Amino acid sequence: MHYISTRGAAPRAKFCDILLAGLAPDGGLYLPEQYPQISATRLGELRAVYRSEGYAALAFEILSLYIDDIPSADLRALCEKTYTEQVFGTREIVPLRRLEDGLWIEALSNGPTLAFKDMAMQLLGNLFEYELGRRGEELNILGATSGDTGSAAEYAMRGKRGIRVFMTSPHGRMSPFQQAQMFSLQDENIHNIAIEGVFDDCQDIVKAVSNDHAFKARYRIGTVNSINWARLLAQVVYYFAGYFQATELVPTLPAAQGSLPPEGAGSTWDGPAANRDSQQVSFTVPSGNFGNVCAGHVARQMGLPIARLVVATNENDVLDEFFRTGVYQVRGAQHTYETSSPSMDISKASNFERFVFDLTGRDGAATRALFEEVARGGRFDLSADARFADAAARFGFVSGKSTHADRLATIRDTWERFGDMVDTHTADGIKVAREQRGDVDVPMIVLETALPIKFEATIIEALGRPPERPAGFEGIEQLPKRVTVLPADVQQVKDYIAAHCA
Ligand SMILES: N[C@@H](CCOP(=O)(O)O)C(=O)O
Repeated sequence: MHYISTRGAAPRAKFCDILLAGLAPDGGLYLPEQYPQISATRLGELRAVYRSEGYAALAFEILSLYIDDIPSADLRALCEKTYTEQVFGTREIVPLRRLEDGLWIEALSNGPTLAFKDMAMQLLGNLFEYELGRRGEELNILGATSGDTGSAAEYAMRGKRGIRVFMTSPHGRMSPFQQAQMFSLQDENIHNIAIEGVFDDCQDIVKAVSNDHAFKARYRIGTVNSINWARLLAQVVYYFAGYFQATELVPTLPAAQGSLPPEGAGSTWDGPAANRDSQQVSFTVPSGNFGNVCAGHVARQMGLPIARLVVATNENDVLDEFFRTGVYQVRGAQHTYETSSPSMDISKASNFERFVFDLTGRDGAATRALFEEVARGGRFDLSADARFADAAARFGFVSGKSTHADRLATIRDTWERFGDMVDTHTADGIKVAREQRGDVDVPMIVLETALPIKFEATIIEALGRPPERPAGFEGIEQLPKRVTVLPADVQQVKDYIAAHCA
């Protein structure tokens, strides 16, 4: 398997190279040359693997389709080391729970930092350690977080030989719990940099540093954000696990409608292969940087019978605006709102570029032109472009938005009616899932973002009581903090990295 860049101007590369490289050298994001196709028969086999051997074995099967430069036995061992009941709390690793008829929540937040980011980050930590050990190299990870990626990355990289983490975050904009999870770490290889700006400033800095090829090579810069393909790949696995659980718990589901290849299309048809004679499920994904839902897009392209991929945003609704209107209009810092679902306070979703690449028929030049337009004027408009209609019709995307008032109402309702306490982002997902369910016979799975304790103040505002605090997190907000505040300035971040790599 080779990987290509969304901007079409980078040499093809193998998995382990792009794992360490992060961003492609032409400024684009890596994607596999083709999405491996899962037939209905193979889907049945994968179901049996998950049922009888568990999540780690399923992860190995999916990852093997994309990784051919790690020996199979080693890859299997890495999956087994990562996805254990001890780390993720249950045998299923991502158990599904029923909220109401046809509406399910997939639990993804039982890892070490209580957010779905652990699902991929724990694997990434092990992959980095393995590959760096094999090469005898070191890596300095530069990341950007709006709340959950940072702690997940830092916990995953703690104590890993040859790895330093430089994590930028928007100064004062994460919840107190999120800040404490990161800033209380005293490990020498962990560096927290609070940037005077919004998340988009942090992500711009990461991209600017990565695009300085001399600096990147000299300081061996890598990334753990979802611009790194390995993050997305690890996330693809839980779409399959969610699908298997939902279709087992609901035995009679309608077969996919209207998704067979057009007559005569033969092998050139590039729609999902296993949509033949299969049960369908939809997913709603609380979305900020578009990485999580982009993993769902990849799963769907592989043939997982997904009817709808519902993008749920908060008040920072750039993505919702695009899927409703075809206009992609990024916002400046002044119009990037600080909300009670802070991990989604993002106005420039970097992974959106991966979807646009597929939407343009994998045309690197067209993708580059569109994102150059964004860099110049802050927007592009596909409303009159026939390809925009494909976003829903061919790729299954629809969207919706949730506000602070919606969030409070959903948290309250979910607690009062079902005794289920959800975090603010998952509440956004539930609200939008109900609006965008489509065919009620198709189960809708909402992907859980985090545990409610990470957003205690909003839970108290909604319910008048605090959420449960998992063991090990007592009083973390009071621990001493280790963080450096810097302006949103690329050079100052580079200087900081250089000084701490000596
Ligand atoms: N929501 C994220 C922002 C970074 O997203 P990523 O998926 O690209 O790592 C966060 O919580 O930090």
